[in-house]
Amino acid sequence: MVQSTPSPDTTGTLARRGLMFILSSPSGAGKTTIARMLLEHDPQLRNSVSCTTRQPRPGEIDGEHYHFITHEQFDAMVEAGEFLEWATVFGQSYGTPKAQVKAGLKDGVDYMFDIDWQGTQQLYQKLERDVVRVFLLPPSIEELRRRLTGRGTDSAEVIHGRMERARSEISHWDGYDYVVVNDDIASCFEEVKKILHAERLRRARQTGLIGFVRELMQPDD
Ligand SMILES: Nc1ncnc2c1ncn2[C@@H]1O[C@H](COP(=O)(O)OP(=O)(O)OP(=O)(O)O)[C@@H](O)[C@H]1O
Ligand SMILES: Nc1nc2c(ncn2[C@@H]2O[C@H](COP(=O)(O)O)[C@@H](O)[C@H]2O)c(=O)[nH]1
Repeated sequence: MVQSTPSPDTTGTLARRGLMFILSSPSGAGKTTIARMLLEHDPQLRNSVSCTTRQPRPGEIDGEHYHFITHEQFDAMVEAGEFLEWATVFGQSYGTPKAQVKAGLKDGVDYMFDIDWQGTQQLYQKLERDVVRVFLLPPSIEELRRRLTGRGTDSAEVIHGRMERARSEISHWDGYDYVVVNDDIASCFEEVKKILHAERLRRARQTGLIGFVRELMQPDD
């Protein structure tokens, strides 16, 4: 009998369940920059667009960078259980809508989350096996201040608040699987890409290979 050669789905798109790739850092360390680079580079990765009650920054587009909603709308969504996680950060509400992500994961879509440590803990408690937690550190506190100031999007008061909070955010670094120092942006991007690549190859995620592996293990006739 001629046996067909088993062939795995090497694209990895439908061969496994999607993963939830979380990037956190103190404000200004560069997670949004790295997240945007990854999304541009990797068509398999989709952005999880959060809802927030904060005002848009110049250049931010509703529905693309955030869903900008009112406090009343946010509270109604909390009440209706429409968030996978939500938290108050810098006096504003932020949350991850459930609907898009849950359906996508089943179809093998990988999602990028730019969220804080509180949201990370909530996602980990709910969906531990799908979550990959990456924490970015700034090369120094002075550089963090320079980046927040240089971004030119926040008032001196807001920057002061974010710097005040940076140390307590950094103290949550031990709740993450990977830690990368974002000194040189290109090197940081490379490191984060490698983490994503390796996580996609985790055996536990490769459910689509089960049939292929069984065939490989068949005894010779
Ligand atoms: N490695 C780097 N070297 C120099 N500048 C950087 C680097 N990474 C990011 N930046 C710059 O630092 C500023 C802050 O970056 P970004 O907005 O990505 O931070 P963030 O962690 O997402 O902050 P937030 O939590 O407030 O949204 C931006 O102006 C960005 O261009
Ligand atoms: N728990 C969540 N945190 C979120 C979410 N979306 C963003 N964030 C975090 O908020 C701060 C501030 O963000 P900014 O865009 O106003 O500078 C930052 O740490 C983000 O990671 C979310 O849906 N849930």
